[in-house]
Amino acid sequence: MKTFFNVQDLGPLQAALKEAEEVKANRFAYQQLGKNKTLLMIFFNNSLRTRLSTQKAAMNLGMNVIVLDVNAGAWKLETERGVIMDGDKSEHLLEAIPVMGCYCDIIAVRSFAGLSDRDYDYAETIVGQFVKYSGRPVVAMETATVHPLQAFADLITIHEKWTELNANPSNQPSHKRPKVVLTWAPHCRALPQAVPNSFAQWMNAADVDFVITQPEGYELDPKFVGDARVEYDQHKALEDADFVYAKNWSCPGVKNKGNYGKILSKDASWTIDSEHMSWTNYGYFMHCLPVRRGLIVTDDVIESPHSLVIPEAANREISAEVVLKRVLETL
Ligand SMILES: NCCC[C@H](NC(=O)CCC(=O)O)C(=O)O
Ligand SMILES: NC(=O)OP(=O)(O)O
Repeated sequence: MKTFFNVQDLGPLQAALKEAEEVKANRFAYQQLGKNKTLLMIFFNNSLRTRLSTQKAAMNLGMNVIVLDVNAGAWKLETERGVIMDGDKSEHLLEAIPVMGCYCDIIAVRSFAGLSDRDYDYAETIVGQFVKYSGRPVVAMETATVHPLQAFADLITIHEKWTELNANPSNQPSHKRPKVVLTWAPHCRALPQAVPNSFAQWMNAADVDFVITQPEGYELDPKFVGDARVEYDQHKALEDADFVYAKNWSCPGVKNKGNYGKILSKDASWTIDSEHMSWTNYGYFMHCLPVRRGLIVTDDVIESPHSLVIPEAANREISAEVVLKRVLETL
């Protein structure tokens, strides 16, 4: 595997889930694979889980790890060509990227959407340059439009819980395939679409019944929605759900490009509380974290035994380890 952005990069999902299970059972089995290999993690944005879990995964594989926070100590980087660099940006990304490539074997990049120019963000302009100029395999740690390490960890979490529920005869779920609902929820800031985009892409590829619910104007890009059922009535969407995946995202600008990145609604009736969960099939609550309580979800729901937010975060180590292992195997 030379790049990791999309679900297709991982090949058949059943094989990937099996590999995740093996890695989880013995996470130090491939210590030799990463020996004397270096992972460089570049952060243009903040992180708790991605930073810690990806570093831990690399260490499990015997790798050396360098972490660079671009905004804390590196030169400020110019990203556009053709500009006269007489402002506060001292170095151009087009020199910085090949230089970074000199010091490592794999580059992992976090670079969020700017949310001002839809075409620029959806062309993946920044990470595209890492792919083109670093000379190294590139792993997405949340780019302008995708967050595949999160979506893979979410799939592992759903697969584990569903397997556990099916293994208990007194607890036989009523559905053959889990019903998974991605629901928009309100937030005070404009957030990217990377998490819902990737979640939709991965759920469409997985063996689940997938529904997306959001207010008018929040339609995700059709390339990620695929054949998913879209239901504007949140109550209807949540009925009988086994897994409720809440997330805020700003306007993706599909129906009106001028609204790209804007907050169109703060409707508190979309906040996931115990009444919302009562419409589900004893469903489980999921969120990638960090989450703002009182906006996305209430305290009682996130703290309940049916909250999977901590197992999801724990599985970030596993998704990252499978991905780095696959990349190391092709070096
Ligand atoms: N990687 C997980 C989510 C990262 C980001 N959330 C945030 O920026 C939340 C920030 C805040 O709540 O202030 C997002 O939605 O894409
Ligand atoms: N879920 C996630 O990616 O968390 P961080 O933004 O803290 O890395």
